[in-house]
Amino acid sequence: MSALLEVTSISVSFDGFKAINNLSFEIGGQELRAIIGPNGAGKTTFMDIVTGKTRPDEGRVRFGEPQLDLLRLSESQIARAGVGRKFQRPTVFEAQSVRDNLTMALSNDRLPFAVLRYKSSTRDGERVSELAREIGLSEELDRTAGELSHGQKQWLEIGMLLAQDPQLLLVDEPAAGMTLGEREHTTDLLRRAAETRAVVVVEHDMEFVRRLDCKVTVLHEGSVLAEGTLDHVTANSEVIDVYLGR
Ligand SMILES: Nc1ncnc2c1ncn2[C@@H]1O[C@H](COP(=O)(O)OP(=O)(O)OP(=O)(O)O)[C@@H](O)[C@H]1O
Repeated sequence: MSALLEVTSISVSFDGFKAINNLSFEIGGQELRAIIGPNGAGKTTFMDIVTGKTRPDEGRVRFGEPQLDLLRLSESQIARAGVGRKFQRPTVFEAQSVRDNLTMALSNDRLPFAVLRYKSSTRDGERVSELAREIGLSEELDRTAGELSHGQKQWLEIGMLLAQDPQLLLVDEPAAGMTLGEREHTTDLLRRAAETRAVVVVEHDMEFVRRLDCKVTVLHEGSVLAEGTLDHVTANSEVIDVYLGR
């Protein structure tokens, strides 16, 4: 089976410094993958390239079936093609209810004005209830998003991304600032989301990565240093040297 995302030999330099160095990476259609690596390893830059925020100097980024050349698409075209990205800090509409946030996210166009003009239907109502169940916020639908805990806001934002039904979801440090219980819930949520799509999680918290129980890619100096189960990569002496042993 061909990969959903195929990144081949990409490099990018900032002022002569190679943040991504001949990086190749593949992810399958229904796969959960964790990306770990020390500060400055290139994790954010990798996500910036996949989402079209940063253009590589060299290499190819192919996505979907039939394959799209993501390097020819703008950020919004890439989002519409099925790549969702969750940034570290939640960006929900704080003054709106959880229900309204999810309903607005069902609009295909997330540009602010399109979102405000969006009119919901009964089918949307069912989908919103389903999404709320998926993210564990069924009881909170009528609360304003601003009242939610940090963890609940993160789940709401994941729900808003799932509303768009992306084929690939990129998630940046979801566990940061969460309680243990919230982390466990987040692990379940991401694992479930990856049953029907690809989910790539960038995370520093090793306990969280362990709970994800998925293939791990270790980045270092803009390239893949090791790949495999968490036990496999954490037993690798190079990984210990550059990352875990510090
Ligand atoms: N726009 C930019 N201009 C200049 N340098 C940049 C830019 N973006 C990233 N870099 C540099 O590229 C390197 C890789 O950065 P990146 O943010 O991708 O690493 P990271 O693995 O996400 O790190 P962290 O775990 O700290 O978030 C770093 O040395 C960073 O300073």
